Amino acid sequence: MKKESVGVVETKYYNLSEELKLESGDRLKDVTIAYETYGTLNKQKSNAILVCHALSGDAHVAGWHEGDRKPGWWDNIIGPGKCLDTDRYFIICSNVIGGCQGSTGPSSTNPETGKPYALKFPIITIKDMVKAQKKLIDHLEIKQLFSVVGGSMGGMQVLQWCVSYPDMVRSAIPIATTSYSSPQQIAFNEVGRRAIISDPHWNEGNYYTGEFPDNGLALARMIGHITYLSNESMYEKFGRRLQDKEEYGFDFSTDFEVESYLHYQGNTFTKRFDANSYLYISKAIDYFDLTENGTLSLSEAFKDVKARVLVISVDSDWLYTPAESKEIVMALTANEVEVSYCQIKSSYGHDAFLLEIGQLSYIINGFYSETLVVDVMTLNAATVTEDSSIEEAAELMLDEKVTHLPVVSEEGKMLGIVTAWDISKAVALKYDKLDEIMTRDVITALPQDPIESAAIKMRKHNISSLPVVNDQGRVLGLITTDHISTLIAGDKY
Ligand SMILES: CC(=O)SCCNC(=O)CCNC(=O)[C@H](O)C(C)(C)COP(=O)(O)OP(=O)(O)OC[C@H]1O[C@@H](n2cnc3c(N)ncnc32)[C@H](O)[C@@H]1OP(=O)(O)O
Ligand SMILES: N[C@@H](CCO)C(=O)O
Repeated sequence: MKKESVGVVETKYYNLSEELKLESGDRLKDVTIAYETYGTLNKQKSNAILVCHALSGDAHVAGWHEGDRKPGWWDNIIGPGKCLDTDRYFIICSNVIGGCQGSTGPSSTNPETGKPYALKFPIITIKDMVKAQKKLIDHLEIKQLFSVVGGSMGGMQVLQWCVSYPDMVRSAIPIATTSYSSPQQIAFNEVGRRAIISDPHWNEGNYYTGEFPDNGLALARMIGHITYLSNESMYEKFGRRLQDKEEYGFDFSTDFEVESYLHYQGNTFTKRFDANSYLYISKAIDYFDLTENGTLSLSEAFKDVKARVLVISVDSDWLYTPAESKEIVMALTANEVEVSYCQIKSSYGHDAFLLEIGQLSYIINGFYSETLVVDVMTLNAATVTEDSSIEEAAELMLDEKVTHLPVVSEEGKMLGIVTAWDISKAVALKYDKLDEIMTRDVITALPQDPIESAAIKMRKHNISSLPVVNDQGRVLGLITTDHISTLIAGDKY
């Protein structure tokens, strides 16, 4: 299949209609959320995938902004025919609050002073970021996300979504992440923050009209960037090679390629990121702890999770280690959540989630292709009650363009089924009551059944539609052979 780019895209902005109550107890007014979307939201609004970004990411996850040198930060997995296939899914990515790429953050104007918030910006948490994203999803009138996916801090948001809004997440893919920040992660973040705070230009956060604390921010990024790589990848990239010289300088100028590379990464970062946002977002990462400071076990924290979860780690990631991912898997398993685990083999270290596209695509494709009945069924299918006449049933079939009508009790429980074939039989044999023609021993599917098992049932019994019922026998919808052929043909559903 041809893999293409989503092409030229634009960032959109949503202004929250009410203030955002934050975990700290503070309130944030006039909140704007910058976001991008690609693909088409289907009629049932069931194909939306929310992508959550990491510390320095933004809403521009795919496609090209007019005049840009590089595409969005995960462009290689999003687009027609790609892993997050925009021919099938509606992809949403928003910039986190506290950020500096369009969503409200410390560099935004404080409505109370008319000046940038700087340190008057309230402390925000991962839970607050997700709460703001939920407002955007509500605004898009999406009741349930087909999936939430993200790496690093994006993975924290994925887990927070599963915990805060369990009914809104059908599947979740946290990558190279953790359920609580470790002392080592906090330690690196604190060194980065101190680098910024120690820069004289930082000026207690009030630098927006003067010189920016670029040295501090570049240093913070250099420290952070080391943790995103691995020693092996540094050997592969630079070894001990010297930068633009044949011999050691015997001074404190740049000797090694790795030094030059880090300076470059640090300096480039200052052109696209705000130092105060770095402080606020890194603090939000440090505060992230689903165990609520040890007052809950991780399995207690995950007790309400309903999503199917795919946890992905990277073998060379020493910042967010595979052990931390496995802890998530164990705690979800303890709650009987459907969870799978995959470890990417890579020498890249933590940033492998941005680079190992082949492995990521393979793993995610496999997970998404395990489609369940609930992913494709028609919700709120037309039903009739037992006392309906055959004529009423026939009219309903014509109006709704269906050939199968579940017969339900007043509480919506499945009593039987009538088909278009039953109706013709009733006309030919002059029956006039539904209960004379309906089938009572109905073959049904459960929403959590894999799509394959529904297909096998339909083929075995030579039927083209199965009512989908819950554990109590209530009719939830219908799955038809049409749903399955649409899925296989790769059309939008
Ligand atoms: C979800 C999110 O996290 S979004 C944010 C993700 N994006 C970032 O983090 C942006 C900065 N990070 C990076 O660029 C990361 O390294 C990655 C993972 C995204 C890219 O990794 P790679 O493709 O392996 O690129 P690499 O790390 O080698 O960096 C390449 C850059 O370093 C420069 N470089 C390489 N060697 C040297 C050197 N010796 N001296 C100076 N510069 C050097 C290259 O010229 C190149 O510059 P360019 O980016 O302007 O083209
Ligand atoms: N390199 C990524 C990963 C950080 O976790 C970023 O800068 O956001």
